[in-house]
Amino acid sequence: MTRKYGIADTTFSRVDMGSLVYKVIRSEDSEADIVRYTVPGIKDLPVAAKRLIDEGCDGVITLGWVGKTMLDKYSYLATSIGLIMVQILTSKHVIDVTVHEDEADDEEKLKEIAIDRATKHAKNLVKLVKEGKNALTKYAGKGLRQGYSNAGEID
Ligand SMILES: Cc1nc2c(=O)[nH]c(=O)nc-2n(C[C@H](O)[C@H](O)[C@H](O)CO)c1C
Repeated sequence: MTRKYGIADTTFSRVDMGSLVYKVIRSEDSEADIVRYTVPGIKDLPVAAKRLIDEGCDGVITLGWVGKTMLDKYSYLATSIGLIMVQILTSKHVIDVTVHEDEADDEEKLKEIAIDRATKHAKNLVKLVKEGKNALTKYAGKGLRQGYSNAGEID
């Protein structure tokens, strides 16, 4: 059966992670169906993810961007709870890629974080959807990081 992936992204984001993730998923799973759903902001992502799963996606990746204010951070907290609820209700992975605008001061670094995080998590999603619960087991405890260099394992 053809695997189907959902990509939910926002117009609030300052980097087009959706187009990037589409290409990554396509290169990791060439036969897959990929559906993209773009919403205004992060709080709209939970329903987008749920609707993508309702239309047959085996897993979804959400691509959010959080501003610097406390209101933005509270919005993310609400979003995160919503995304976890979608996972629990559907028993499907919703991989939450979020870039927080205060992770870096300069725009180039923020873009670098976004590209690295989105790419690595898109690959994680494909592995989980293709191979299931032990797909990432060989990397367990390795201190892998998304958005940054890996922290590494403590011997
Ligand atoms: C305060 C706020 N902050 C963010 C944010 O940091 N990132 C983001 O993507 N969207 C934000 N939004 C918009 C909401 O997520 C949502 O799009 C609107 O409330 C419409 O439902 C809001 C309202």
